[in-house]
Amino acid sequence: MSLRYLTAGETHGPQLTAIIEGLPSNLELDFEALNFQLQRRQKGHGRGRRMQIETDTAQIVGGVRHGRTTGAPVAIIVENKDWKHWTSVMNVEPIEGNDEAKRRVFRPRPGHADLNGGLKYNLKDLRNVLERSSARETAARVAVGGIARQLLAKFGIKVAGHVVSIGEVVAAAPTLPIDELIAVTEESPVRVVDKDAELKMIELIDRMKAEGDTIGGVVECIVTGLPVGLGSHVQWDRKLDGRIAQAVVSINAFKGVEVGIGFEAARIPGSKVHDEILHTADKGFHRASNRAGGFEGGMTTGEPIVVRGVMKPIPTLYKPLASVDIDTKEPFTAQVERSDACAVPAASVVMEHVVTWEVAKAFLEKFGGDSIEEIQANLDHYLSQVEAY
Ligand SMILES: Cc1cc2nc3c(=O)[nH]c(=O)nc-3n(C[C@H](O)[C@H](O)[C@H](O)COP(=O)(O)O)c2cc1C
Ligand SMILES: C=C(O[C@@H]1CC(C(=O)O)=C[C@@H](OP(=O)(O)O)[C@H]1O)C(=O)O
Repeated sequence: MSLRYLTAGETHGPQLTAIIEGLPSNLELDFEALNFQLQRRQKGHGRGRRMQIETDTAQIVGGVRHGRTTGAPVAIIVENKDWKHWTSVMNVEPIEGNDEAKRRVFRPRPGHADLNGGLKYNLKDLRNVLERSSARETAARVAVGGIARQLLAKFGIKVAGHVVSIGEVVAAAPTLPIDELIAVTEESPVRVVDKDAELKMIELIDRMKAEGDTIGGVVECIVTGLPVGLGSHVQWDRKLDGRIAQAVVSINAFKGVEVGIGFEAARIPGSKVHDEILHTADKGFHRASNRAGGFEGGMTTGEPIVVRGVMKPIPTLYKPLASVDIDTKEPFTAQVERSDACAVPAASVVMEHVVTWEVAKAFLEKFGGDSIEEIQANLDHYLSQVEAY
């Protein structure tokens, strides 16, 4: 059985829930490290007041005993501390005329899921769409990806993320080794290494917020320590770069993805795009460059995975755009909900975790075993086969 998960829960409901199936046994979990990842997702300049209410913590309520996985499904919950303020709103009956009491949403926000969700599910209170389409759900995805991260770390695979740009402000590309990149971006409120860009990004986010506007950006995720050959060229849905692209664009507000040099590859000749192949006794087969971002033929090359995701600006605007009242069909400005002005730094943490998940899934497909020990033996065998090739 391949690795899979589902999440459930509303942004202002009692909790988020995730169930992971297919994890091997004997994976020792570091709960502190898992919660650290959840807390990273809450940070970043531009977040709204909700993040001051929440202190995201993963409670593992199944599949783990004495700190180790047993091979059974792992169940995780993340409480919504804000729930206590919303209990009545979430429980009020939809009686006509009590819109105020139940904070009914009926003037859909352009850019959010409100209108499509209302039409599709025939819901006249768009809060029923908002509650689930909210990126609060990404806390559950970070919890799930956080466990995948610990699995990969056992085999020397590391994941980092950083912000490439916010609006027109582009940070200088980091040149640090992965451990330093992880450490340095942690200290930055916008998750960049470049201090000049950091200041400009903060200024831009503050200006957008003051103007009742929002701003998006580009984030990059890097994965190192990979063996060659995760994913496969033989079938469309086994191509790991394709799966990662789907995972990235599934993050709320993500509208594009690039692998390696990405769109730049359309502008320059092949001789400047492809990574020349080298072989030395100590490194075996490797590449002179990594413009492919770690993929050829849907398989890892053994070079780091480098993927970028594009996040559009947050849809909820404090100076709202034009919309239509779904009851009267009269023009009205969109409803305003408490909101972030920019969530690009936080979203970079989400991207790290959805990418981590896809890599872990491909890793287990290749080295699949029911326990960590069995996976290690499979990996060792494969690595010696590659070395002897
Ligand atoms: C970490 C994060 C925080 C977000 N915060 C908000 C927010 O405060 N307000 C908002 O309107 N959208 C926010 N979004 C974006 C919406 O969730 C997203 O635009 C919406 O679900 C519609 O989906 P789509 O943009 O992918 O089409 C956030 C997204 C992420 C990743
Ligand atoms: C709750 C989170 O993000 C939320 C994502 C979100 C949206 O519309 O996507 C809207 C806001 O919700 P609220 O109105 O409750 O403040 C964000 O705070 C989170 O990231 O944990």
